[in-house]
Amino acid sequence: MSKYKVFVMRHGEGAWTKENRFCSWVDQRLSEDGVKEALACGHLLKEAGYQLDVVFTSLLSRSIHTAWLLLEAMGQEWVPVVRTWRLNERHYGALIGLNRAEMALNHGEEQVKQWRRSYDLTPPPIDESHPYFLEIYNDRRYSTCDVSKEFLPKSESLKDVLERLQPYWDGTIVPEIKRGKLVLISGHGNSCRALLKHLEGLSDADIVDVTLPTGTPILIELDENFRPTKPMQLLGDQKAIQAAIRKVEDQELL
Ligand SMILES: O=C(O)[C@H](O)COP(=O)(O)O
Repeated sequence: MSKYKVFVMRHGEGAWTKENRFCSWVDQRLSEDGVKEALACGHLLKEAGYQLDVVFTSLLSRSIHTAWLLLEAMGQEWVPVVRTWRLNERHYGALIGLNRAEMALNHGEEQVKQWRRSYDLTPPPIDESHPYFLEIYNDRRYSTCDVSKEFLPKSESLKDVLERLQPYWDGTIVPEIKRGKLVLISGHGNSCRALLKHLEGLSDADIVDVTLPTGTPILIELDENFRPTKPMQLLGDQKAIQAAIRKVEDQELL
């Protein structure tokens, strides 16, 4: 029997999704479509009668704006929004800013798929010569973290993402859910995948085939031991959701 519910969702479409570039820790805003997606999610949850108690986001604007727009559409703007770097998108290292289709041309589609979806492959690290290095590491938001700047990642596999996220899930989010709070996590494609791997008990091989659409709330129902009681549900028009998943998958095609 389900004891707890939690929503996990990838933020609305970001500006760089249109350009097909790895965005990761670069603080791009939502695209116009991304704004619409976030509002639509809020309307969907409102119509279903959900009342949120707390929303967790990353430190990146596209995840925070998604939370704001969603809460506004629900008429629940007063709900606390808690931000943490531990929900940030996976750090794509030296791949940040590069175009996925161009990468496929140079390295092959299979290599790009491995970089994007495998569980334990870490892309080459970012270094000071990278055009976005200073923009990321000089950003004041990263001096507010629970680890000092020099220990923030320079590149991550999905496994690394789960390792930095899980202590926050266990220590901060789970206690809220246990207190009876309805929590929504406005995260990123890969921070949400890492969390879903953990919650759904997916194997390292199975997570490779999980791709998340932008701006789609995923409802997870859990028993008292935080084990899923039914398959996760992607809420909304199922045909449109499948098309949105395919769009993300096809980003590495030539
Ligand atoms: O970092 C990004 O650009 C996206 O949020 C995720 O990209 P991916 O779908 O290539 O993992």
